[in-house]
Amino acid sequence: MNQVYIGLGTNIEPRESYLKKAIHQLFQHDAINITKQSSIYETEPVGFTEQSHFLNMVLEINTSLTPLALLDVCQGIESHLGRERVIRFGPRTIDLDILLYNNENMKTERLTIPHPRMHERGFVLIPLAEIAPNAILPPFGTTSKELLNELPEAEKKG
Ligand SMILES: Nc1nc2nc(S)n(CCO)c2c(=O)[nH]1
Repeated sequence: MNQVYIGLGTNIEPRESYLKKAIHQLFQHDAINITKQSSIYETEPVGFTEQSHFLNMVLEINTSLTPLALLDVCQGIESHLGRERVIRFGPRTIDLDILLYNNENMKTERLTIPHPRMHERGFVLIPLAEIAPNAILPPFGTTSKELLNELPEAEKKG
């Protein structure tokens, strides 16, 4: 089995409902076992700031799926819940980002693990440090808790 952390985000109403539906679809998958859920955090948009606030959280799962097979499942859930990629970094009904997959590094056209921007995102590190404070981010060799402590205060708002 593989231990994986998935970041969830949504900023189109009904936000909580989209999170619950995404979690339920992961829960129903035979090859996925959800082992931890973070709290849900209301966060200010980062990057493209002219959009609504997000709800963000992180899940810990165990899965027999390969990284790309898990990506297919995540993208299938996004499509099922109406994710439209109109504006890059724009509003979305639901986002499922694979953050960490064991302690592996991977870079393909479709998928980079660890997620390339997770180390600079309070909206990822805060929920991740809540459920896995000692999770190591391979390229840095440091824990989620350490990286969160190193974030600028402005990024720590989530
Ligand atoms: N707070 C916050 N800002 C964001 N900007 C982008 S893009 N996203 C989508 C990340 O995949 C987010 C997000 O999930 N939360």
